[in-house]
Amino acid sequence: MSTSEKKPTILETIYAQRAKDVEVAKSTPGTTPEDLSTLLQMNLAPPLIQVVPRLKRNPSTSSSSSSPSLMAEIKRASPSKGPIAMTTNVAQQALTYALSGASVISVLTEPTWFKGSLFDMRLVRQAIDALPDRPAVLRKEFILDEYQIMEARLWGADTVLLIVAMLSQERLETLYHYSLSLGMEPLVEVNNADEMRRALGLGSKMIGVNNRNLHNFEVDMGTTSRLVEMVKERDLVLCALSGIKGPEDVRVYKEEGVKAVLVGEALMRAEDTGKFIRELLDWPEIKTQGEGEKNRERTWVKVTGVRSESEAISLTETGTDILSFVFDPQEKTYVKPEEAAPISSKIRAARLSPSASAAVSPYLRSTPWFTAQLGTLTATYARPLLVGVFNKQPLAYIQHTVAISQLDLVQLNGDEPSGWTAHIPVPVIRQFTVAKNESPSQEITRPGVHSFCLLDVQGGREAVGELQRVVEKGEVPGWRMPVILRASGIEEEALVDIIRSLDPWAVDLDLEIGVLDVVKRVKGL
Ligand SMILES: O=C(O)c1ccccc1N[C@@H]1O[C@H](COP(=O)(O)O)[C@@H](O)[C@H]1O
Repeated sequence: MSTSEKKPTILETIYAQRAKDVEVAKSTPGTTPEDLSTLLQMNLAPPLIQVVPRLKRNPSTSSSSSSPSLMAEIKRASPSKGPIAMTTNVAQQALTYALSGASVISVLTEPTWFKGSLFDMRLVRQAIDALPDRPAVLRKEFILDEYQIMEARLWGADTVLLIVAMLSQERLETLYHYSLSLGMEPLVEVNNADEMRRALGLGSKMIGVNNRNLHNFEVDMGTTSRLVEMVKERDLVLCALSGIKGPEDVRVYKEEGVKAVLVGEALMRAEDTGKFIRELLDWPEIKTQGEGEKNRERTWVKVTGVRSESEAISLTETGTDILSFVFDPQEKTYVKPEEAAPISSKIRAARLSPSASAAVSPYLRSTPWFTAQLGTLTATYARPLLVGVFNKQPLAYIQHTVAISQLDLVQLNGDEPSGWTAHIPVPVIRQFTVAKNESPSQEITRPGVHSFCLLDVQGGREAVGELQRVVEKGEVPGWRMPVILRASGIEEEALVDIIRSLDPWAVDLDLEIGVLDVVKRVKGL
C-alpha cells in the first residue's frame, strides 16, 4: 500500500494494524506459517464447499423470476457505526441465517474495529456444519498475506475476501491464486471501474461491488448499478455489498441482474431476522413445521428380533415399517448375517419404491439435521426398511454384515466410537437411555454423527416428560425432533397414550407373541 503525507484513511489504518497483527501471529509458537502449512498438509482443515454454485441457489431459485441470493453478515461493530450488536451470539445468528435461506455467511474476523475473531468464524461453521446444503462461510477480512488465507481454511472458511483497493496488482494476483490453490474461490471486492477491470483481469468468478468507499465511508447505492454493464454476459456472480437496508434496494439490483447481496448491519439489527430476510429478498416463506404439525403420515412401527422369512412376511403384511435383525450373539433373537441375507432378499424383492410425494422439497433444503435425515430416508428407501442391530461388535463385522445382509440402516446399542458412523455405509441409529429425573445425554441431539436416535425409556410413563423435552427442544425451535421410542417394557395402554401425546416418528417393539396385534393398533391410531 502506498504511503502518503496525508492523514491515513481508515482502510490504510486498518491495513497497517492487520499487517502488525499478522506478524505477531506468525511469530507465535504454534501458529507460525510452518505450523499452519503442516496442519494443512495433515488435512486438518475441515471439508470445503464451493461458494459459487452455492451462491447460485436460494429459496427462490426454482421460481421463474428468482431473487438475488443472500450473503448474510455477522458484524458486531464497525469503524463507521461503532457498536452494532455486541451481545449477539454468533452461532445462533448464523443458524438463523442458514435456516432463513442465506447462501453465504460472512464473518468479520477483524478484532479492533469490528470486534470479530477467527473463533467467531469457527463457531459459525460449527453451528451450520450438519445442515444439508449448508451456506458457505466467508472470511471477511483485510487480507494482505497468504498466512491469513491458511488461517481461513483451517478455521472453517470456504472463501475469503480480497479487497482490490488495498492490494497492489501483484499481491492481488498472488493472493487470488493462493486462495484457489487451497480450493477457495475468493470474493474480489471493487469500488470503481478501474478496480473492476483489475478483478476481471484475474478471471474472478465472484465479484462484489462495495457501495461503501472504504477511504471515506461514503455509501452510494448507485456504485453497483454503474458497474453492472461491465460484467454483462460474463460467467460470474456479481454481488452488491453495503448499505442495503430494505426491499426497495434489493428490487433495483434484481432488475439490473445482480445475483447476490451482502447485508450486515440491517440484519444484525433486525428484530425478526427470518421475516426481515423474506421481505428483503421477496422470498417465499420457508416451510418449517408448525406447532404439532406432522412431517409424515403416522407413527411408524419397528419390530426387533426377526429370524425367519415367515415372521418377516407377516409383519410386512400387517404394516410394519422397519424390520430389525439382531446381530449380537448375546441376545436370544441373534441371527447370523448369512441367515438374515435370504430374508432381506425376499423382502427387498417384494417392497415398493418410495412414493414420489415423499421427496424432499427444495424449500426444505436447509432443514435441521435430524428432520432432513428422515426426509432423505423416506424419499430414498422403500418399506419395510431393514435394520441390523449391533452391540459392541467390531466395525469390520458391522461393515461385512451390512453387505451380506443387505441392510438399509445400522443400529448401534453399545458405546461404539462416534467416528464409526463415517465408516458405516448406511445411516446409523444410535440407542440412548432416557430415565426419569436424569438429564438425557447431550449426544442424543448432537447433529452430524448418528442419523436417528432410539430412546429406551426407563421408568415408563414417568420418564415421558424427559422424552417430551428431547422431542420439542432437540433440534431448532419450530422443529420437532424425530425419535424412535423403544416401547418394549411399556404396557400397551401407556404406549398408546405416549404415542398420542408425544407423536414419535417410530416405536420399536420386540418380536414376541401378540406383537402383530400391537402393530395393528399402533398403525390404526
Ligand atoms: O462498515 C464499515 O464501517 C466498514 C469500514 C471499513 C471496511 C468495511 C466496512 N464495512 C463493510 O460493510 C459491509 C456490510 O455493510 P452493511 O453493514 O450491510 O452496510 C461489509 O462489506 C463490511 O465489511
